[in-house]
Amino acid sequence: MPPANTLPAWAELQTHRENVGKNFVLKEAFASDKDRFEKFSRTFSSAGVSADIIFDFSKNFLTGETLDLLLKLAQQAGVERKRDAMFAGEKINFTEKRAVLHTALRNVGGWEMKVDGKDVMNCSRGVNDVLKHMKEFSDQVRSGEWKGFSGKKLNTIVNIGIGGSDLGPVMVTEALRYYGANDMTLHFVSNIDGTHMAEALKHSNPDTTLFLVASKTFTTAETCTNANTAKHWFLEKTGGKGDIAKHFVALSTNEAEVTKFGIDSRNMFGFESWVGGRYSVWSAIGLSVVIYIGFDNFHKFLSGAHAMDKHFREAPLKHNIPIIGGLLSVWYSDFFQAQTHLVAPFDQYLHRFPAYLQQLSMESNGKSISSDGSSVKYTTGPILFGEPCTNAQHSFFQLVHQGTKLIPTDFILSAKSHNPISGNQHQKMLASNYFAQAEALMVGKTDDQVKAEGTPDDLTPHKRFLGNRPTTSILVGGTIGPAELGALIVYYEHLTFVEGAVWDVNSFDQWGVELGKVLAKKILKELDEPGDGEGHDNSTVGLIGVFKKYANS
Ligand SMILES: O=P(O)(O)OC[C@H]1O[C@@H](O)[C@H](O)[C@@H](O)[C@@H]1O
Repeated sequence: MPPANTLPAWAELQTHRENVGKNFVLKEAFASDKDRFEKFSRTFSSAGVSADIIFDFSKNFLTGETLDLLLKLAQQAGVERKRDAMFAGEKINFTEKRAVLHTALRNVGGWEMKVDGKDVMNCSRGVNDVLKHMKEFSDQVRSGEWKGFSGKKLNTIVNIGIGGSDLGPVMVTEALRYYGANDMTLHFVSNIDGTHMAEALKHSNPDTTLFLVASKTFTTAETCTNANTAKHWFLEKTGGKGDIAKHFVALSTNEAEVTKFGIDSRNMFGFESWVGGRYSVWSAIGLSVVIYIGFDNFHKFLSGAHAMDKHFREAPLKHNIPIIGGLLSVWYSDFFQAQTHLVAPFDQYLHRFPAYLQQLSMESNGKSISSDGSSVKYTTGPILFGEPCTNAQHSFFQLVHQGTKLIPTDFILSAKSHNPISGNQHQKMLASNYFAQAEALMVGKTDDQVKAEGTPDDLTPHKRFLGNRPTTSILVGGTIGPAELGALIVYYEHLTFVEGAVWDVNSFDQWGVELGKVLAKKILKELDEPGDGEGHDNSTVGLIGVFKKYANS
């Protein structure tokens, strides 16, 4: 594909940015068009979700012409063709020569999905078989039919995994805590820092603990080390009587390594290489979620996700919500030099959502090489960050309101709370802040307004808000249940896809995480050898020396 910045629509967007975008004033756009909200908001409605989800794009630097030009860019960049290739199981992960078919994992609508001519849904050990196994196993654990070695019901789950084998399950179990089994304690151990495992095991009872070793490759250093530590703890605490088969299961694609670790392949829940780690919460990697919220709720989670897949696959571009979200990101990144994307959920249950999206977005599009191997001449993946509100308002929102950077922001709220305590007062205050932040970021506060409050002249500039900061408001028209959460995640998955498709990068590999791993392996050996390491720069040698001196003193 020709580089994105050589596509005709790119040049048109540049001119449009000079003529319109640069001088665009959001509050004036609203003043001159009373239908702006209707024009630029989109409603996601589907039988797959219990509540509509409204995506209000109207507080963005967007005119009808902007949208048309962005859609033109999408067409010229082949976004639809690439999307269809993904759903068709083509090897669009071209550096690893793999299909990208996580959409099959939530294919509750019965689409035909094939890789290399093989029906991935119905083949032996395919998607449906694994789901069935997950249902059986989770039902048994939840009911107590599956017992630990001493005959007790298991009530503690320790998921050992990192990256995509951790963030998805953590985020989803937190987001759906309202639906979680009250008699179950969950721990997610990811960090190689021994503190993480030690704290999880501190109050765990080996008789009642189930370890889920989650690793696509089953070779990740942190996970293998943590899993071995857990195994030794279990065997030691049980005086060698503990039955690994009753307390350890593996969620992986690598049967050989799983067996080598000592987990019976009957206790392995598999998936395929066409599931990327950051897209794997829908697969066997989601087993902790299933055990915690039950299979029926997990099925709703898949249904909401599938509903958004269907929308992305079938809705015309102009109404296609992830397409618009992705193109807006390109618009800000490449035509306004925005470097960030803030996602702030007004929802405490979603407190790990931004962390999850960080891997999704930045591991997918933090790339600078395009499909022909050349360096891109434009900005790609934004730095995604976020925290739940209202907390974030009392920490870094100072910079969002008055700093020097343009920070396109998404706000997420549900109309109904799972916990409408104090006569729903909390939810109303939460909602009032959700509306107020988007409004304040847009309208700002002029010097005249500041002065009219009696502010002395010397303080006026400090209290001025320039405003005109773009936001997208996402409003779930009910509570955020499993289906709505599924749809929200998939909105961001496909938004990320659209960005990568326009930028012509491979959104599905992650070579950038390798170098550090290789160096760490070499240095680990050196820490046990005499001297301060070989072939390093002077700073690294110095630091290794100081570390050894203090660590061994
Ligand atoms: O599931 P695995 O194979 O242990 O990998 C965990 C993580 O490992 C990281 O190195 C990758 O960058 C992530 O994409 C991945 O999710």
